[in-house]
Amino acid sequence: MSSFDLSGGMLVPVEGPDSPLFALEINPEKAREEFRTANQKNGGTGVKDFMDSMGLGALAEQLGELKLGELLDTPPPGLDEAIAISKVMQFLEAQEYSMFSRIVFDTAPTGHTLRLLSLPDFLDASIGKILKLRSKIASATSAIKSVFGQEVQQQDAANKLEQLRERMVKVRELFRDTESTEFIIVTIPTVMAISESSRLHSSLKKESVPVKRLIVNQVLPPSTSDCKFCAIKRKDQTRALDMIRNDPELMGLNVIEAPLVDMEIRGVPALRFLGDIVWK
Ligand SMILES: Nc1ncnc2c1ncn2[C@@H]1O[C@H](COP(=O)(O)OP(=O)(O)OP(=O)(O)O)[C@@H](O)[C@H]1O
Repeated sequence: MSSFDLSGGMLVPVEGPDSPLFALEINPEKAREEFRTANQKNGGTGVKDFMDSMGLGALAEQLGELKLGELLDTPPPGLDEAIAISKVMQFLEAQEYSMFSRIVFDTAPTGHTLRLLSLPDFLDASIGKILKLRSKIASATSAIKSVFGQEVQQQDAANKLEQLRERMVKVRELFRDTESTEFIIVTIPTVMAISESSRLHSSLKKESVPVKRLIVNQVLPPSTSDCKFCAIKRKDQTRALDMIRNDPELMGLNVIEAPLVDMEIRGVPALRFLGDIVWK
């Protein structure tokens, strides 16, 4: 099989049918769809009205306040990435794909990545609360729900949430697994980017995410005939590189420099060229 459908994403070989390199782009909208559908099914007011009349309105209000709908319709930053990662993990559990030796996640910018790391804890807590409330409501209204015919749908939504919670826990474990995972920070030699990388490393350490290497991309290559612009730029970059050596957060990392080349890095041959320099 040369491609594999995965919630809106297709795993495709990058260089023809015999390629050992596969790429997958996940459409977060589609990956989220299943959770949203389950939630919408659950959104009718029939049960709430009935609960009001039974004096259980407060519980329904509480459930509303937990913003289950909002969580699924406008998810917190990082949820898309977390769902995408959990999809890849699910997919890897299939025996025929045990051939993969390395998976590279190209993460979103720093802010999103950090939120992604704290998201599983947040979801664990909030989904846990939602499910607890739901089971209270379920036991108080079990007779009523079968009249409304919503029992199956509610169970379906709860199962999906529980499944999402379990997958988020797995994503959290994967990020912290020093045996199988390494988080590589990629930066450029400017003061601003390096300050951001320093903060990122500090946060990753707090989250116990293993980091060993720092790649500094787009370093000006040596030249014997610098123009004025190049000379100033090089001085600027040298200052930024010195900053890495003196930064308490970054100084312990293995720094790998990648040169700025005179063409855009696009396509497999160009990527292989730069890859050979970086991973030599
Ligand atoms: N060392 C390099 N020499 C020349 N061009 C480069 C180099 N590194 C990256 N580029 C070019 O810069 C552009 C952005 O690169 P890239 O997509 O790797 O950045 P990015 O930080 O991952 O972007 P984003 O975070 O938006 O995905 C691309 O056009 C790429 O070809």
